[in-house]
Amino acid sequence: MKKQIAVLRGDGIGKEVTDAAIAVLETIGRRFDHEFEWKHGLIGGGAIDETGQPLPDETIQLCEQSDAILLGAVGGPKWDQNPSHLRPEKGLLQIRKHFELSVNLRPVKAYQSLLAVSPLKEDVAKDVDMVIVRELTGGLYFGEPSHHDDKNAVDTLLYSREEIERVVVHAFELAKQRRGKLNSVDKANVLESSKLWRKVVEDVAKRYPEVEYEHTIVDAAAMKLITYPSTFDVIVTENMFGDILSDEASVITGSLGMLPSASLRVDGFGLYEPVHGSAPDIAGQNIANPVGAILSAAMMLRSSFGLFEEADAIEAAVQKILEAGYCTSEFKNIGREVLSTTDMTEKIVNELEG
Ligand SMILES: NC(=O)c1ccc[n+]([C@@H]2O[C@H](COP(=O)([O-])OP(=O)(O)OC[C@H]3O[C@@H](n4cnc5c(N)ncnc54)[C@H](O)[C@@H]3O)[C@@H](O)[C@H]2O)c1
Ligand SMILES: CC(C)[C@H](C(=O)O)[C@@H](O)C(=O)O
Ligand SMILES: [Mg+2]
Repeated sequence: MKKQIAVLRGDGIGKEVTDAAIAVLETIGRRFDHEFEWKHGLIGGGAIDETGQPLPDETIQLCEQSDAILLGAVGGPKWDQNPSHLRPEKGLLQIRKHFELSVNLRPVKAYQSLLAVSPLKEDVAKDVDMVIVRELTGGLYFGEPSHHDDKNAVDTLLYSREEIERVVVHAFELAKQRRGKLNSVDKANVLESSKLWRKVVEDVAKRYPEVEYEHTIVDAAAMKLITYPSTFDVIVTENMFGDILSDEASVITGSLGMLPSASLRVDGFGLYEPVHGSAPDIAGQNIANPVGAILSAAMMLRSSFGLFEEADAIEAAVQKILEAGYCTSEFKNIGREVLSTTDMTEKIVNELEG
């Protein structure tokens, strides 16, 4: 199989972890006889510096000509004071909207060998295996009006039935293939948009009698997520709640650096990126955890290209290396062997090569 992949490394550790994901995909290409052609483009702070735009037109064109998009992360203190249309994060929102990447899958899985660093008790964290399905192109992030002056500020939380239904159907389908449990998270006790959200979930649920579903209010969901996380299978929620809950859930695994994500259009075209940001505090030191980015590459193989065996091979290699006691620096207090980003990547690559 031959595929063209748009590579948007972005800023900070985005560059380092994307290189790790490419190294792993190159290995998969050799082992399974696939050819990946990499087309690099600019996004985020680096793009602002070079072109004056967080998402240049050339990057959009490059992505349109590609079979999938691999992204690192954007942002950093250098651009923090920029006006909102010149923030690196704007580029990320624009690419999500442009390609209609409305369904964001964020799997959260606890690895036995890293549980000692989870702030949760080992028996609470140990069986965690859930997917947070986050709506990605609506809600507060995109609603108009949206502006502020020195006295007033406004953001708009807007959802249409179609936008909600698209992501909710995806979540029910996923729950059906998994353990048949779905939690829809909203704030229907206060927000009008959540009232519509709940109605749509009720309507869609009628088509999935095999899925056991429940509504959870977001504040209680935040508590339950770390009190008994292993009871969750699939969580579906709107854009902002999903952003917050996924960073919270990462804590169960021991590090934000562990979580991958897939942002999908309904036809399967996708952008793949780790959940974390550009981590300016550790950027340029070759110490970032590449696992979230590497597992995002596995999600790309599975979701966009139907390469199941190849995706399984990456996930198995990551598991094996973690179980063998290797980790990156954020796990340094658990007596495991701490590796740099590139050495951790090399271990995973060697494991894949067999
Ligand atoms: N998808 C994205 O591009 C994305 C996501 C989140 C934040 N951001 C942006 O990134 C910048 C920094 O944001 P932040 O510091 O709030 O969030 P962050 O996710 O970059 O970092 C939060 C904390 O987690 C640690 N961390 C993150 N990824 C790690 C990894 N792979 N290995 C080890 N440790 C890791 C960081 O060192 C930091 O202490 C901001 O500009 C923000 O807007 C971008
Ligand atoms: C950088 C920011 C715009 C982004 C978001 O809020 O969606 C990030 O936090 C994420 O989770 O991908
Ligand atoms: Mg986030």
